[in-house]
Parts: sequence; C-alpha cells; structure tokens
Amino acid sequence: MKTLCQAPAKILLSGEHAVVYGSPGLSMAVNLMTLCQVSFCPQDPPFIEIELVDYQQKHAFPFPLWKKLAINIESRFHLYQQEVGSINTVLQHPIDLILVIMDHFHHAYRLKQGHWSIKIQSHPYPSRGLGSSAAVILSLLKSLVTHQSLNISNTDLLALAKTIESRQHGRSSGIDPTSILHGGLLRFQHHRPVLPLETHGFKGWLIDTGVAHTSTGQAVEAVAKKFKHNHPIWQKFTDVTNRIQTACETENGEALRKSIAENHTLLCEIGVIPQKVINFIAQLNKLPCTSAKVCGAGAVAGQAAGMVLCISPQAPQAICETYGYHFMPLEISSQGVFCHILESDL
Ligand SMILES: C[C@@](O)(CCO)CC(=O)[O-]
Repeated sequence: MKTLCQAPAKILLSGEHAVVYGSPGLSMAVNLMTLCQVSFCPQDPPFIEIELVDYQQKHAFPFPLWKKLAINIESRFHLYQQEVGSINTVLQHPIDLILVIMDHFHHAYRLKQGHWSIKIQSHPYPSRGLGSSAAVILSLLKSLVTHQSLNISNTDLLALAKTIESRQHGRSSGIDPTSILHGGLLRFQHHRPVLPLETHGFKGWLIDTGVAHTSTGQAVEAVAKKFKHNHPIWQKFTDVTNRIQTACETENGEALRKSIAENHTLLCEIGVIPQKVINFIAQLNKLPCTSAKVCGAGAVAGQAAGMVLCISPQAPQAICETYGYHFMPLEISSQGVFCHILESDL
C-alpha cells in the first residue's frame, strides 16, 4: 500500500504558553501543508527507509538499529525529566523525531514487520511556531494507522501525539496536534472538550520574522523557570482569550484587535518576544484597524520570533519592506490532517 497524508500548519490567536498551565487557547489551522508519503511491503525484510526532503537526508534502519536509537532518545528524555539535561538534548537530529514516532506507535499498536518507506516534506516555514513537529507527528501517525487499518479514536491518537510532542516541547499542552487533527478555528483547554468556532470573515496576514533562535521547548522551559503554575499572569491570558473568542463570535473587529494587542503585551511580559519584533509590532499597531502578535511560542534569545499574525484589512507591505520581512495572506484550513490511499494492496 502507498499513502499520502497532508497536515495543515497551525497558528495561535491566543493562549500560547498559558495553555501549558491549564488556561484555554484559541488555535487556527492554516493552509501550509506538510506532506507524508508512506509505502509498505510486507514481504521484504524488516527495514525502515526515511527521506527528509527539507534536510536533503536519506536514512535506512534495520529494525534493531531503529529500536536502539529510539531507546537512547528515551533515555535522554528521562534525564531531561530529572532536570539533568535541557530539552534540546533530547531530539538532537531531525531524524530523531521520526524514530520516536515509529517507536511510540510500535509500543502502542505493534508496527507491522516489513519494508517501510517514508518521505516527509514540510511547508517552507519550519521553526516559525507553526506546529511543524505536530504536523510531522500527526501526518506520520495517520499514515501508519491507515496502513495497519486500525480503528483509533481521536482521543487516543491525540494522547499519543502529545506524548511524542513532549520529546520536542518538554511540556506539550497538546494544542498543536489538536488543531492540526481537527482543522478550522477551535478553543482548546486541558480536560475540556474541544470547541470548534466559526471563522466568519476573518482577514489577516502572516509575516515571517525568521527562524526563532530558540526552539519551542526552550521557550517553554525558560517561561516555566520564571512563571509558576499559580502565577496571576495565566488568569490574565485566560481573560484575554475569552475576550478574543467573544470578539470572533460576535464579529466585533475592534474588540478583536484590542484583545490581540493585549495578548501581545502579555507575551512581551513573559519574555518570549525579541526587541526587534516588539518594535515591528509597535509600528504595525499604529496603522488604522490593525493589530498584531506572534502566533507561536516566540523566542527567548535572538531577534527573530517566527510568524507574526497581523489582523488588518490592508496588506502590511511598507513596514514589512522596511524590516525585510516576507508576508502572505492568512488562509484558514477548514480540514485537518487527511490521508489518500495512492495504491492499495488489492
Ligand atoms: C508554547 C505552546 O504553548 C504552544 C506552541 O505552539 C506549547 C504548547 O502548548 O505545547
């Protein structure tokens, strides 16, 4: 069998970092696709071939080697959990994420023995807070589920995706995989059902400030050191998220822009927005009917912070040109991850 799975990217309208501490978050799936092509041949000797198109890498692992490498990664994760190592020591190479996905899938559902061939290609904006790891995780898990004809609930799939994403983020709230699985705009909160929301005539732009100098895991780790679980800032995030949700539901553009600006201020307070991006957003916010915020984990070092979401009727061309930033219209993906069967076994 041969399959092709497509997973959208995600942006956060509100609640990044705060969701890790139980606050609600609002996330939106966007039309920047990660592609995962998988073929399986049961007759061949057990073997996993992996091509990472973005890194121009091809790897091949006999089953015992893959399992040994996966055990090493899990050991590093346990050291991180015991506060012996930093989160960045866990997944050390792009291939490590794939090995961990295969390993966790195998433990949960037993990977079929045979020749697996996996090819993954992300959209052109990785490491910008668009949920690239979650898109890789879900597109590959969905591929394996399709190949093995498994009947797995969304809850079980998301629990597995969140466990795997923790190897990348340290603490994963699960908002990125949830958003990528469902598509559209949704409200996410730990221990609460996911609430799909209408997008109405949501108009915005995505502006690329460049690859964040620190990973999502490092940003989450740095925030956790300064802001504990019971810090009052998380309630402020909750309040602003509720206001953004109401503004979306009532199509109140002015209230939406005001709350997006408040959310940006909170992100500055927790220290995940570099000064250059703070200056840039201040310029954007001076334009009529415009407000902007970083829409992923941000960065705790360097000058770039990944993607900025700019809510505005007009394209932010002049200011982006001054900063040398590329921008594009925001395109919502109403559909979450989905798989096509390119060749069946029959
Ligand atoms: C920074 C964070 O809150 C959002 C990343 O998109 C991490 C998470 O919730 O897993």
